[in-house]
Amino acid sequence: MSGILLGVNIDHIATLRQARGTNYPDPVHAAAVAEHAGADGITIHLREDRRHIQDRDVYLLAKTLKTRMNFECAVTDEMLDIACELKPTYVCLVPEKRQELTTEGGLDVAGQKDKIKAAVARLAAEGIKVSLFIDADKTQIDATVEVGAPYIEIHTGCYADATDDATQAKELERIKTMAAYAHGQGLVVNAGHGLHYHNVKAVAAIPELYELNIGHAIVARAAIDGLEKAVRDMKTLMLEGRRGE
Ligand SMILES: CC(=O)[C@@H](O)[C@H](O)COP(=O)(O)O
Ligand SMILES: NCC(=O)COP(=O)(O)O
Repeated sequence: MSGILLGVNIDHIATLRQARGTNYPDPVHAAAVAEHAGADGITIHLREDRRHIQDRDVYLLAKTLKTRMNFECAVTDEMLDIACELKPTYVCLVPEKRQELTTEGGLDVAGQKDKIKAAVARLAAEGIKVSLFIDADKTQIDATVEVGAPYIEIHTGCYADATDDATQAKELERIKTMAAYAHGQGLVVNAGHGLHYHNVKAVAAIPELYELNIGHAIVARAAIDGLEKAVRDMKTLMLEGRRGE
């Protein structure tokens, strides 16, 4: 059984910085610590409202990362221009609503195929691997295949936010079923959103998953235990989950 990779999302290092308008903590420094601790990649979400990650962070990280960048952004001309200038290894297209606290749902690929297809083609022409952040939904998976994106990231928020065991079990089963279906369609399947130290193992155990992108829980744990330990502990749990331990 193959291993599972960890993409560390450092958005909320930047949230802490933006809270006071200081120049610390620096996401560039945090990324280096996370990579040293075993992160397989670094994920950043440059939101249109710049509530956390700033353009400066993105351009510096593009020069300093030792692993690879997964650049999350909305499907807008501004963001696609930045992505095509930076040429990160991955771009993950995500939905954005100004008023949302965090990403609330997956990208509606099926409802805007022509727009997404054009964005995928533009990014792919720059040699960028394109991922679509979607719900665990067959219609969205089929639309992803149609528009030519080679990767998906399954939105695990419904699983992570479940308030009772039965709902959590139902959502996990849905992720398992859709991960297997998407893999069968030839897609590389990642997952993320809301994963933490007490819910990650069951998701990491899903054999078709290639990478988990995890941020908020790691940064929260880092406030108590330090970032290096927070990353190492998350990676350990993921590998235990993948081994069925
Ligand atoms: C798409 C996703 O679930 C996250 O990667 C995203 O970055 C969440 O948005 P915030 O980081 O602003 O909470
Ligand atoms: N795409 C999910 C991600 O990068 C991290 O989401 P979260 O762990 O901060 O909820």
